[in-house]
Amino acid sequence: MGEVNPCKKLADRYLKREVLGEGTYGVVFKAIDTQTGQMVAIKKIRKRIDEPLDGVNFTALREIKLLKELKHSNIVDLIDVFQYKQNLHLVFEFMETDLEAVIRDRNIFLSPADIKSYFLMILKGLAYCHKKWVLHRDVKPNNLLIGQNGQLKLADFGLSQIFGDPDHEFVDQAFARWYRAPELLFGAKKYGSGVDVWAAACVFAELLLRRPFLEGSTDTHQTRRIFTAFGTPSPSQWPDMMYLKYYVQEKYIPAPPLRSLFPMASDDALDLLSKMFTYDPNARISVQKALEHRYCIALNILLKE
Ligand SMILES: Nc1ncnc2c1ncn2[C@@H]1O[C@H](COP(=O)(O)OP(=O)(O)OP(=O)(O)O)[C@@H](O)[C@H]1O
Repeated sequence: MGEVNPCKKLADRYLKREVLGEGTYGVVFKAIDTQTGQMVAIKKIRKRIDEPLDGVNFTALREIKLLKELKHSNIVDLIDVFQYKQNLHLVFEFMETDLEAVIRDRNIFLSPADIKSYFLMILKGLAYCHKKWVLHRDVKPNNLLIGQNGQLKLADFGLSQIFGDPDHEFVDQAFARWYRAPELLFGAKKYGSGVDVWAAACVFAELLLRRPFLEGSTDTHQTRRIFTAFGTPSPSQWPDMMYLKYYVQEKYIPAPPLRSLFPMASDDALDLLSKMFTYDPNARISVQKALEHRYCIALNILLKE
């Protein structure tokens, strides 16, 4: 092909700075976009063992192109994608911090209005992508990045779908266990946007409690933590659960009142939490409906003014 290699040129465009960290998919470093002067975060995607050494994973590239189309004020912008020295690089807008750091920092006071505002931004980002049939599948506080102006944006949208399919070696890390929906713990192969709703509810709970809500140390322990919080699901609550691969009938544990787990939450917050923490994914509230819930509407109106 007689074209100039676009990858080299793209790589020349960014001036690499320090490494920011390493995640599920590979190393992330800070860089400056010399064309715009903007700071960016570049994620160098680790090669999978089943990929050709010299080739591009065309399926991944095609799907990443779709991710580039996702433009929303609550989604971290995927600015550019390029291949350099046989590695795929994703260029994202640079974000200052993440929600995990905010929740952990005891010097930061989170008012009920702050919690609602963060939670609304999570729901709005998710709603936008769910409308386009893209699942996040890895919602957790350190994937919720925060910009200089306090704007929360979801990072890594769709990446686990592209790089972490069920047969993939990294799948265990692709879903942080504490945020994993019960259908995933039971081994559901077919699942939908409900997995993001469950994870968003875990983050909501974490914002309210200022500590992780359901901390399981193994998948079995995770399931027990869920049952202890919400009671063992009955077949009438979730008719399809017994058909799932890893479903095991557990000793019956009654559900404690939700209020006892979240003593400081408002009635509206509790009601929304209970709808998001519904066992049966088909009965679980959707992100769009959650946005229309009483808890969310009050601030929505304020924001419009
Ligand atoms: N857009 C960004 N702006 C600034 N820092 C970022 C950005 N994206 C990722 N980082 C930082 O890079 C590091 C690695 O991020 P990455 O998303 O790969 O993994 P992680 O979130 O730490 O873990 P996991 O892959 O399990 O989600 C983290 O410290 C993260 O905060």
